[in-house]
Amino acid sequence: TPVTARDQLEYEYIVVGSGAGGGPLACRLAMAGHNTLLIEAGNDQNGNINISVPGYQAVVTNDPKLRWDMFVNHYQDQERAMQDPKYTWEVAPYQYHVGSDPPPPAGAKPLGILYPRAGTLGGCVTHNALILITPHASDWDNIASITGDESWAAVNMNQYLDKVYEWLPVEPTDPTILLSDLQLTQHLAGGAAVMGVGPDPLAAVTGLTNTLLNDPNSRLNPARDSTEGFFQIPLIMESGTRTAVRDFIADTVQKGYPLTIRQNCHVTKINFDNSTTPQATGVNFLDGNSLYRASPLSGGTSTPGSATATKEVIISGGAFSTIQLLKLSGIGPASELQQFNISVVSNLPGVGQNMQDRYEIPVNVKHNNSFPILNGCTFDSKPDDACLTRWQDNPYILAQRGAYATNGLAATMGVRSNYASTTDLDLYIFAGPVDFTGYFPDWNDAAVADHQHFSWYTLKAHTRNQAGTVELRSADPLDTPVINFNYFDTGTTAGGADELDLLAMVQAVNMSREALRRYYDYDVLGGTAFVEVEPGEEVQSTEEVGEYIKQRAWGHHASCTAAIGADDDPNAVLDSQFRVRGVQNLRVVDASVFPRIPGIFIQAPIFMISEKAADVILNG
Ligand SMILES: Cc1cc2nc3c(=O)[nH]c(=O)nc-3n(C[C@H](O)[C@H](O)[C@H](O)COP(=O)(O)OP(=O)(O)OC[C@H]3O[C@@H](n4cnc5c(N)ncnc54)[C@H](O)[C@@H]3O)c2cc1C
Repeated sequence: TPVTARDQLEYEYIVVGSGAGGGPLACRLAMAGHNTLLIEAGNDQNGNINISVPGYQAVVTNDPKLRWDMFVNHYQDQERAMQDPKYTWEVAPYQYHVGSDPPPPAGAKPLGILYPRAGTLGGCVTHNALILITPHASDWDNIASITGDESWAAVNMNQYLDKVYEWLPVEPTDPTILLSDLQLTQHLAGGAAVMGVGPDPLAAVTGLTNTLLNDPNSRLNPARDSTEGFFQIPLIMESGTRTAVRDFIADTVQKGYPLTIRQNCHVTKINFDNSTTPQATGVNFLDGNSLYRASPLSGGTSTPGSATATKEVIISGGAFSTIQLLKLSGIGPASELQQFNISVVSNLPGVGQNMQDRYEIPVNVKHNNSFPILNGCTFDSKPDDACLTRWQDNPYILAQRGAYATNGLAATMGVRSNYASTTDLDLYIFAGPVDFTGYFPDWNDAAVADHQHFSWYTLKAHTRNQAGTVELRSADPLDTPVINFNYFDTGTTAGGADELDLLAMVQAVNMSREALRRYYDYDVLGGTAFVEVEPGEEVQSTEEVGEYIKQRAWGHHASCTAAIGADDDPNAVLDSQFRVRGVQNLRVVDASVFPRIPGIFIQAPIFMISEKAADVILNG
């Protein structure tokens, strides 16, 4: 376990936030011999079974010891927002009411849509769905072309993926675990059939075994970014146990590198020497457990303190918290800062603008019978959880660890929609035996309340909406910010952007339904019949499906709120070396830095920019 040092308050580098962006960077700085302080608002959950078991990927997002409940608006018009059955009200502190049927009790406070985040060592990587999909070359080439900095070209960025793989184990779910369940196999065969690789019904299990070894991250295929197919889902785990940024940090400390972890420490302000160009000199913080009000454990006492950095301060609090901290420290749109009596250090109108996310939507069905793969799984680590016992009793043989040695998502269609703006794939359509309709309080329990549901759910990549914002709610650093995504027609609409994204999603829903139809081509496997629950058979026309998507879509890859941009772009927050414009010795390294949301899943690109930032800081 990383040690907690409380006595030494001067370091060369201070990194705020230990997630996908901050964690690897802090390790690299320390491994290069620099005295580095990594400050984390949450704490290390080493030993908490929820962070280790891939099958608990939903359970862990609800664990009060690490969860931050952020609530966001998909639409600012609250009446429209409340049409989403996931809309949530607060009835008492951290007690929620979900949906308007039945209506919320009188006096309940409207909150919006839950956006799970983690305040813990390793950040959201410690509680996420473990999926690692590497970005597209166009993501990097675009940054090179915007900034003129060729070090961002995809050919150069490849080396940072190599660096990530030095510490990050990645493996797919063992196909034998999935294919032991013939009802699940039957669904996977249906999905494979849609992608033109459906197995022979009489040899479906062997046919699918090969298909499920198809790696979407393969670096052997030069046309990988545009190659459609039916793929396995690579997960950040080793022999069926989640292994990620937290472990890299712990290893770095254990090996004796000069990395100090200050956990249970919430940074409240970046300090500057203003004698010439403002220069970041360190941070103020509050020591205390779960101080941020997004944590259901908040409300405890705190002790103020500060630390200085002789070289640099690096902010890696994530797409929401980094913005809050920059603004509280005087970096952001002057007009907004003045409203809260915050002295302006650098007037940067782009801070908290340009927010982007994916759109996601399911087609859910309910079967007559349960999925055998989930027999005995209670998803609560109670003593009667037979699936946990199996996972614990077989630490070394992946195939024998059973349902919990997977995140529950079995395979994906990789598709380039008819509405894609480039040749890259822009749809992943996943499958799993869960009832997943997006995030709301206790969504983890609802997802597995019975074992009869199955979802094909879509993730739309390369979305065009850039209209999201993160704004201060107050000048209190422990308050959460106001987060508006401005979905679809309330966001970026130029050139029909919203319609194109929506039509791609409608195509995905149609493909999901096609996969469900093709399930019955494989009746020989004996899976039971099902009925569609969401969107429901009555929702058929493009308009009806589009309405369903606009009402219920969600995302979980918030990004791009402190974007890298060209020197002459007034909305650029960072230069191409992650430096905050208008000040010195301050960088941002996390999901905020991208000008456009990268790839299909976001953690791989964040790991890569973390490695790049380390290289830039250490080697210029
Ligand atoms: C439920 C869920 C599932 C996901 N699944 C996947 C997936 O399968 N694949 C994928 O690619 N992506 C996934 N993601 C997204 C991915 O995990 C995040 O986008 C990524 O971790 C963001 O990295 P980050 O460094 O920007 O921020 P984070 O990982 O959120 O790290 C920020 C850290 O900073 C700390 N912090 C913030 N403010 C302060 C402060 N003021 N003082 C001190 N510390 C502070 C926080 O406690 C946190 O630990 C998922 C996200 C969620 C919520």
